[in-house]
Amino acid sequence: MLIETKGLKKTFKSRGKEVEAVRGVDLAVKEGEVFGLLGPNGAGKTTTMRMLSTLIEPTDGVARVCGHDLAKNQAAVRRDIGYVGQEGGTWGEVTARDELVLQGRLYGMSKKRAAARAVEVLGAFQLEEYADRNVKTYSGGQKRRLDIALGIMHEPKLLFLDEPTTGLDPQSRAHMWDEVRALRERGTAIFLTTHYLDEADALCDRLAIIDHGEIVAEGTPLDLKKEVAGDVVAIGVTDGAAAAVELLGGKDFVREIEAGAPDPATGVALLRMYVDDGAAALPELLRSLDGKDIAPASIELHRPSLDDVFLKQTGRSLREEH
Ligand SMILES: Nc1ncnc2c1ncn2[C@@H]1O[C@H](COP(=O)(O)OP(=O)(O)OP(=O)(O)O)[C@@H](O)[C@H]1O
Repeated sequence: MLIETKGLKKTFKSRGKEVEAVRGVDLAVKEGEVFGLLGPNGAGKTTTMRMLSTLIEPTDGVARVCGHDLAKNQAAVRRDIGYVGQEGGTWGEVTARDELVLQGRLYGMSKKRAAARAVEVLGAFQLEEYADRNVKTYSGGQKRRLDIALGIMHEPKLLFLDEPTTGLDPQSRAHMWDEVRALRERGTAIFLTTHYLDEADALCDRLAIIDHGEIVAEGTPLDLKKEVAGDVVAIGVTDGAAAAVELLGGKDFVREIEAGAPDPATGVALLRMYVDDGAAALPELLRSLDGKDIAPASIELHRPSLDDVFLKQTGRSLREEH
């Protein structure tokens, strides 16, 4: 295992109040995998990552990172990991090549080795063209690529990426996903945080969903979605939500049904249900509603997504929060 944590906790004291940012997290990340921590703003993703990368000390709990005890051997952990924060570095009057060489030198490389390694990573991140240009002239996507290039300059076994694509345009975002996949191909394990459902789904071999400082689900994206099982049907109604829940919940092919609160703007309440076979269930659900004069305002049928997993575990939608 590259990362193993048991009961990892962080409580911040701010203005006399205690904030339990991370409340006892158990995680296991294997060699060579892309592991994601998915959760809404303020869930505790960054705090978890900062503890694992030695930037802040846990309040409680134990962890091993790249085989080293996090509390006892921080220097060894730092040597084996790369860390790319949300904001990236400072961007002054310096070229990408110089930044990279400096980073290499900080990790103890000779001048020659650092220069050679800089050429490698500039190539890997398609930055050769801009290598000798001032980084303050870079686009957002180019800067983000340089951030990551800096993070892997010393060939870490494990790279921490905090929200790697937040603020990027769709094209740069797609490039970043390719970059992450390419790093994994070369054997670097990646621990990333994201609040994007599609990113977690597309990039991660395994992921943990975190909410209010606690892990609420963990597994491969496929396994997590299988837990929700069946298809998801969401029918919006303006009147008769309670009667509809009783009526539809009584069907033997409806596994679970719940009614959301009515939308204040439209008055539409969403009835969400999990059914074995959505295409077969939908006509019968609509016939039953019609029989009671309940007219749907909207109808949606889909395969379970990571958002359904989050919704099932927390009662809230991750999508609604952004
Ligand atoms: N230094 C600090 N002092 C006090 N509270 C903090 C501190 N750092 C984080 N917190 C609080 O801890 C909680 C978790 O924050 P954290 O940054 O880990 O969340 P996150 O999941 O990374 O969210 P985001 O996606 O917004 O970065 C939040 O309530 C935050 O306000």
